[in-house]
This record gives sequence, structure tokens and C-alpha cells, in this order.
Amino acid sequence: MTSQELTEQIFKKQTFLCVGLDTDIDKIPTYLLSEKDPVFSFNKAIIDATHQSCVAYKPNIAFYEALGASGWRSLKKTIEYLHTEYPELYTIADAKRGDIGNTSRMYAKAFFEDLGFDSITVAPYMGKDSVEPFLEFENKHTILLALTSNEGAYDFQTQKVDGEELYKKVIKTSLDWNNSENLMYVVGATKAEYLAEIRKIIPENFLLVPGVGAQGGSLEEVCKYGITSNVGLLVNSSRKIIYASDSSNFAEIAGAKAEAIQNQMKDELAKL
Ligand SMILES: O=c1ccn([C@@H]2O[C@H](COP(=O)(O)O)[C@@H](O)[C@H]2O)c(=O)[nH]1
Repeated sequence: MTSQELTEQIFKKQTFLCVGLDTDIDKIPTYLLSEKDPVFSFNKAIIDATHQSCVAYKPNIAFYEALGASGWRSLKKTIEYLHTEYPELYTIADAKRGDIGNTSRMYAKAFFEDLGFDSITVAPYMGKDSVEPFLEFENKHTILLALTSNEGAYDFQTQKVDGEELYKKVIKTSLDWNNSENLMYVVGATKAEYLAEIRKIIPENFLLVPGVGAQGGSLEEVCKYGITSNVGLLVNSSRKIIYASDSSNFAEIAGAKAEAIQNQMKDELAKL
């Protein structure tokens, strides 16, 4: 999916919500555990209940890898279900990959070709040759970790190198890489005030903004500093939506949570 198509979906559905599928077998309703594939059953129910309120889904790959081969099967079924039932929805593999070039190329093939994700999160630490193999794929996005939502972001990302914060250097440097038009960036909602500075460097790029909900980030603040006339934001919430209830109507309650965020987003979109 192109950025233009994603923007069209955002205006059409009046939402820039991304629902995080951080599906933890220990947190899903226990009655699902008797199903053949409890993780997929949970994801399917969440997707069916929330798809009208979001434009994207972001499975965090760690939750699937932790279950070994069966986790990978559940992930594949989930992405195939999205492709078949809701092809208009944007998909993000939150995998935080990046390695020497030939290895990165294999990661890119795994997530873009085999699984068919629209995008993948990538760590910038190993530099240009570790990221460019992802950028070569047409109509696929590489979402570079710029300023993350966690406390540890202050250990390196906000430290100054030659007088400039590292996260700014990462963004500026990445703009010179081949196919940089395929870049998006992760900026944590918990660091919303930094978005004003970030928008001076990348006024148009899409930002994936995790941290609203369980991590305490504010949607209003994110929009205040980060929204553009084309929106340019995908705001993710995972636990606050998918674990809103562990009763038999968990999906319905997740759907209501997602709709409540969509309503806040509608108000923000009305201001543009
Ligand atoms: O800076 C980052 C980068 C990624 N994440 C991921 O987003 C979700 C957030 O989940 P919540 O339950 O809404 O807190 C999760 O998959 C993280 O690994 C992030 O939080 N911050």
C-alpha cells in the first residue's frame, strides 16, 4: 500500500488508529485455550470487532516468536486473514530488525514477500547498508526507530553527538539513503513534545506513534505537535484495546475501546 492510499483510508474511515496485536497466550480469555489455534482465534475476534475503527494492525512479532513454530503459524494465519477479509487495512510487522546487508535482505524477504506485510520496524543502529535492503521493496515501508517511547530512549537517542541529538541525526542521515521515500519513523507518544522539532526535519513523513493507552501517552498532545494537513500519523494502542476485558465479550469491549479512540481522532481530523 502506498502512503497516498493510506492517507485516503484515514480520511475515508475517519481514523488513524493502529491496533497492536501483542497477543500473549497468558492474557487471552482462558476459554479460548481449548481452541485449535487460540492465538489466531483471539486475533480474528479482535480484528472482526475493531476493523471499522482503525486503518492498521501491528502484530508485535516477539509475541509470536515466543511460541516457536506454532506462534509463527498463528502470525501467518492472522496476516492471511487480514489480506483476505480486510485488504484495505495497512499491516505493520513490529519486528525491529536490521543487520548486515545480506541478512537484512533476508529479513525483508521474510516479512514483505513471504508474509506480505506492508511495512516493518527497523533499528537504525547498524546504519545505511543495514536499512537500504528493506527500502528497495516497492510500495513497502521501512519504519525506522527514531525516538522510542521507553525510558531507555534517553540513554542514547536524546544524547548529543557533535552538538545534535542522536535521534535527529538518525532522521536527517536516513533522508539521504536510497529509496528514502519509503521511510516512516517511530516516535513514542510519551515524547509528544519532541514532535514539533521532528516535524521541522520531516514535515510530511508518516510517523508510527506507539504509547497511547497503557504507556500513558496523550493522543491530544501527539496531534498538537505531530499532525499534518495529510495527517501523517498512525497512532498505535495495543494492551488498552485488546485486553480491555477477559470475559466472553472481550472482542465487543475491545471494539468499543477502539471506537472511543476513533471518536477522539474524528475530533482531531475535524480541526484540519
Ligand atoms: O518506541 C516504541 C516502539 C514500539 N513499541 C511497541 O508498541 C506497542 C505498544 O503497546 P501498548 O500496549 O499500547 O503499550 C508494543 O508492541 C511495543 O513493543 C513501543 O511501545 N514503543
